[in-house]
Amino acid sequence: MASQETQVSNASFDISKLIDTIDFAAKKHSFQKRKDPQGTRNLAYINHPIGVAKNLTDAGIYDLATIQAAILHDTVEDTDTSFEEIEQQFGREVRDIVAECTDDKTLVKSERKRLQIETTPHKSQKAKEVKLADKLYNLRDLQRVAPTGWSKKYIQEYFTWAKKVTDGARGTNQKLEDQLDEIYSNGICNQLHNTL
Ligand SMILES: Nc1nc2c(ncn2[C@@H]2O[C@H](COP(=O)(O)OP(=O)(O)O)[C@@H](OP(=O)(O)OP(=O)(O)O)[C@H]2O)c(=O)[nH]1
Repeated sequence: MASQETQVSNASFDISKLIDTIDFAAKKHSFQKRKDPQGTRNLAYINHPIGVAKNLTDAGIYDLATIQAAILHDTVEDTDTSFEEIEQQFGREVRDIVAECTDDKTLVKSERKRLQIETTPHKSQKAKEVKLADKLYNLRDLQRVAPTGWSKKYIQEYFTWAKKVTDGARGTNQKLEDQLDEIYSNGICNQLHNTL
């Protein structure tokens, strides 16, 4: 059994890594806003990755690399961050999970969407957890308010597509899947107010 001193030093190491990760992502996303009309009630974009990480811990997932990957999951897709930079700062495992959760923005949207459905079943357990937590956050955000310019038809399509993606990660985490199922079973009727 680890001594109390070792446990304290492991905890300090983990907390320090976590804070470094949040600090890194917050700086990278500092010029970005969400797509909703208020730019997420004037919160910074970093509230999205932090919210995804919170969905994981709320579901009982505390693995440090998974939490770090959740916090970093949009940095390469949406900012000037490279995979090399992530590996250098946070190690190979975190880089690999982030890579599994990153769309290739050089592809057209329809192809990116198709690939998410096709590739999700083949992702690692940790990447699937991040994907589920990310979609849960985005669907809950849609329940709150529609992003600027999203029509009812687009919201409906987003729900249908998100379900196909998360269906590919079934058997990953029951708590996350139950929360997603609750959203899917309620349908989109509650999400259609304030839309075009
Ligand atoms: N619901 C919601 N989503 C927002 C908001 N602001 C930004 N987004 C992002 O928009 C994405 C969906 O927008 P789309 O127009 O369908 O796709 P695109 O951004 O990839 O072009 C979501 O990512 P995703 O496609 O689900 O997944 P991923 O790209 O993060 O994997 C989500 O991260 C917001 O205010 N509300």
